[in-house]
Amino acid sequence: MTSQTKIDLDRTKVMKEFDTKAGVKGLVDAGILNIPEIFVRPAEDLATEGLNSGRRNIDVPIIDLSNIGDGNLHRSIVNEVRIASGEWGFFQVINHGIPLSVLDEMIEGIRLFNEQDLELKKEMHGHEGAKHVQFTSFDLHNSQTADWRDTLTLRLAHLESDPDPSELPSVCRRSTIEFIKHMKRLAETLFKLLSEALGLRPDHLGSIGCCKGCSIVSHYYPPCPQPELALGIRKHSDAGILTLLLQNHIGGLQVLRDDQWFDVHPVRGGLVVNIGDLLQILSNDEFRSVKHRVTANHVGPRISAACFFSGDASLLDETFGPIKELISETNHPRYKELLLKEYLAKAVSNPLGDKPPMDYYKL
Ligand SMILES: O=C(O)CCC(=O)C(=O)O
Ligand SMILES: [Fe+2]
Repeated sequence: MTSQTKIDLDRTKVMKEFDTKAGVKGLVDAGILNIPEIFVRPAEDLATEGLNSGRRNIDVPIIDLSNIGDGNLHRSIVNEVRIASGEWGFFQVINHGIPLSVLDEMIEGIRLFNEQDLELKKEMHGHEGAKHVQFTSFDLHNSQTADWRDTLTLRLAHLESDPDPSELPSVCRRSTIEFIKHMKRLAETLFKLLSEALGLRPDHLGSIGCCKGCSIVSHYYPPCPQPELALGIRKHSDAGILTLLLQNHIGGLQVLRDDQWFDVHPVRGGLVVNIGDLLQILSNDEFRSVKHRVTANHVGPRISAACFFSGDASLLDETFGPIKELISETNHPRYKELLLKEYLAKAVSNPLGDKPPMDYYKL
């Protein structure tokens, strides 16, 4: 037996032992004091020395949307969106019009799902397949090191049909349906602002399908007994067009800027917005899709719900590339055209991988 085969076999054994379908939360409930080896990240993944060092006076921008549509104030919001999207790839929005109760109930629904009776939770557990709803300890079987979290995925985009509401876990069904409705509406507003920030007609991004389809990925990051050894979610960029993210009061989300990690401090009632790789491509690098991660934490649970916009089934055979109106003699296209179907297949086959699918299309 080669040593590589042995490592693979050992790993399979470790996975089987761990994978009781009780998730990372199951480990915490069992009272472990040392995290299993599969969660221990290589030292270079964990480096935090750069965290906000020397740059404490700058923060991920917070944009107040209350004055949208109001002349000069509107123009100043568009300008803030342009700067945040170009420099950070991340911003938070406040006064977006979504009732606090909708956000609180979404968080509470995720908590209830994860903290419900294990037997009920197990019914949702699965690693593969085209099911709309999946509950996993993320990427446990494909990647070298596992992340310290449990994830409930609602695949709502790119499928022939929407899931029947009865497929959603009953404890979070109503809150999730309500949340999705509001996220779609907010996305329409944001895509208008982002279009204007690119100097395009407000409906431009909407007209090419950016608001269509979204998948909801809910994360539950249990408290970790050795947070300095693990990550809640490894460093990655989001492959889609735009991500809207709701987070509870436990921090941990960090974004990379100039090789330093910056905390995205939770803001009560705020929502995090981040540019995905596809929007970086569409904007021909005017907007940046930025690497981010979530640290593990002694306290918890951290709960978040990410809403990924990446087009829907009707767009799978469409080509995407840098928007023609942005291309000029002095601004050449930096990406080849891509077929959405092929691009997404690359993203799905290597989620959170080191080589994002956009790299295949760089000119
Ligand atoms: O939980 C978070 O704050 C971030 C989640 C995230 O980055 C993702 O799902 O892509
Ligand atoms: Fe992400």
